[in-house]
Amino acid sequence: MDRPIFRMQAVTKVYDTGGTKVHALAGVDLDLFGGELAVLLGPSGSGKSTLLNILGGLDHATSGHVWFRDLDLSVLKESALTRYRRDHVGFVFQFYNLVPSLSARENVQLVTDVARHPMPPDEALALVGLDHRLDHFPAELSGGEQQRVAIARAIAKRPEVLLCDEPTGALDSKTGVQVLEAIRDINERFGTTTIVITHNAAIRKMAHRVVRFHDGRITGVEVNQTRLAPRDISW
Ligand SMILES: Nc1ncnc2c1ncn2[C@@H]1O[C@H](COP(=O)(O)OP(=O)(O)OP(=O)(O)O)[C@@H](O)[C@H]1O
Repeated sequence: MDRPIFRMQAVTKVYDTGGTKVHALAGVDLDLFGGELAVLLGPSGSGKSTLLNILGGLDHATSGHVWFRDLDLSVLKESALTRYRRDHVGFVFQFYNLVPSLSARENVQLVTDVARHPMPPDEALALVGLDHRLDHFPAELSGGEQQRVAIARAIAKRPEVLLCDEPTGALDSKTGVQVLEAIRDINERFGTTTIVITHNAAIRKMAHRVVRFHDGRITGVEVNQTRLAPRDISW
């Protein structure tokens, strides 16, 4: 771990839904460090996805500042934010968002065709243990395999940051563990700063640090003195 790659200062997010204001983030200060694997843990509606979307440049904070290194994301225009996302961030979501008519390799190729310094799609798929599934279509893959294709797609552009929103939310424990193993392997192999959102408390054990959320606020940050390998975690 080294200096902060992200700094959040007094970040708020207010959604205004026809007169009712929802304070999704109610003043968040958080540093995230280069190379760390952080788990954001909290109940449904506590603001985890909102925070991840702001870090990933998918959304703007209502107030406060968010820096990625020296870049203040909170003041970037849409086109600069799109460049930031394209060049630096890989996303993995709960539902894999693969294109059904494309093979695993072609799904990854969608990203490598437009990235600046991508790895070959076959290499990205090998990293997540899918070198034997290159020509399979999503419907021919299990949920866990589809999620690993989504991880391969996210890392094929060699992002500095990997943001995962409930990556095991749709998976059973055994398959979820394989997905977490792939995520941990990427973090260790490439030093990719990795943030994993979950409401599953068991997953916190694989993190360097655990950030707890409640009602749009951080209620605690813990450092894990001993981390567990995902294969030693079950739920
Ligand atoms: N686009 C939106 N419009 C209005 N309210 C929203 C919007 N997105 C999120 N919210 C609200 O903001 C709050 C925080 O939501 P968020 O999705 O960040 O929580 P979460 O901790 O990620 O929850 P979950 O684990 O269920 O995904 C919730 O009350 C949610 O209903």
